Amino acid sequence: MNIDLQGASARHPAARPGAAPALKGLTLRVTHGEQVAVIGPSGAGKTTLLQVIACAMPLRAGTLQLDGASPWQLPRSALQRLRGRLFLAPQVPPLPPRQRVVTAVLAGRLPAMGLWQSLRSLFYPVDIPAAFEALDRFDLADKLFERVDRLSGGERQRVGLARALLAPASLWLIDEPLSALDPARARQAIDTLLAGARERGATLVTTLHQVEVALEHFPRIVGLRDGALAFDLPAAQVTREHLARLYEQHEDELHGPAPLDVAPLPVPQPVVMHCR
Ligand SMILES: Nc1ncnc2c1ncn2[C@@H]1O[C@H](COP(=O)(O)OP(=O)(O)OP(=O)(O)O)[C@@H](O)[C@H]1O
Repeated sequence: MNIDLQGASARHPAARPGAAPALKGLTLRVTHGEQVAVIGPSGAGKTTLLQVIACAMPLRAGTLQLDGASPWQLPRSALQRLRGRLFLAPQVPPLPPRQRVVTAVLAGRLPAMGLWQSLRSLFYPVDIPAAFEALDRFDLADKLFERVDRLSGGERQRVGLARALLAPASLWLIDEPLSALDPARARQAIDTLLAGARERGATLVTTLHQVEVALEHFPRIVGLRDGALAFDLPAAQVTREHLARLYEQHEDELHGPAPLDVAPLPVPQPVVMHCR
């Protein structure tokens, strides 16, 4: 799916009167099948950007087009159909606590099902092998029949991501998919998402706090700050200076190794112990 945002401004309905808009005049084009990481300090507007593209939040100014259509001008039924082609994974997946993992994962298919089929699948999971395969790619196949509320936070996050592999979507919008994962799981999850989107020809837009993961895995990096575009570059062209400006006064959020053009940090000297 193609995304075309022009001069987009958005404000949360619950924002304080007088608060700055969460997005300010943002212009961004993403073409079918691209894989884009959105980085930036906390409060930069990353989640808001995904919500706007997912047609979950209308714009106050500017335009959004998805595959050439303006979602908010579509008739209700066409907007519903369009939303069925979008997969938005929030940072904390809304999984009903007593639900089995198999049902939670198969819920990724609900947009492609009629009402009767959807209700039936809540009680009788219809394609258990597909759920198994999706979970297996996140190393969670052994949790297939576990209850969601018996999973750790990281396991729940991966169940939320496994849904993408079953969703009938041509645009994946994934919000901070690694926040509850250790480094090894994080790399596996991001590799699985990138490969899954590529196999399905889906466009992938992911927000990430882990700058080093974004630079290592994504071909295109969008830097957001204060709701505006700071840069939009191929990963190989993102320099230490770009990152320093993006995270100025938020340096604690800029973790991980520096990009390629940065000299390595000095190796600490070994501590010498004197024994008597
Ligand atoms: N539910 C809300 N109600 C009111 N204002 C909100 C709400 N959610 C976000 N905002 C405001 O919108 C701005 C952008 O928030 P957003 O969540 O998009 O940033 P972010 O870059 O995703 O941050 P983080 O990395 O911390 O998740 C912030 O100034 C925030 O205060």
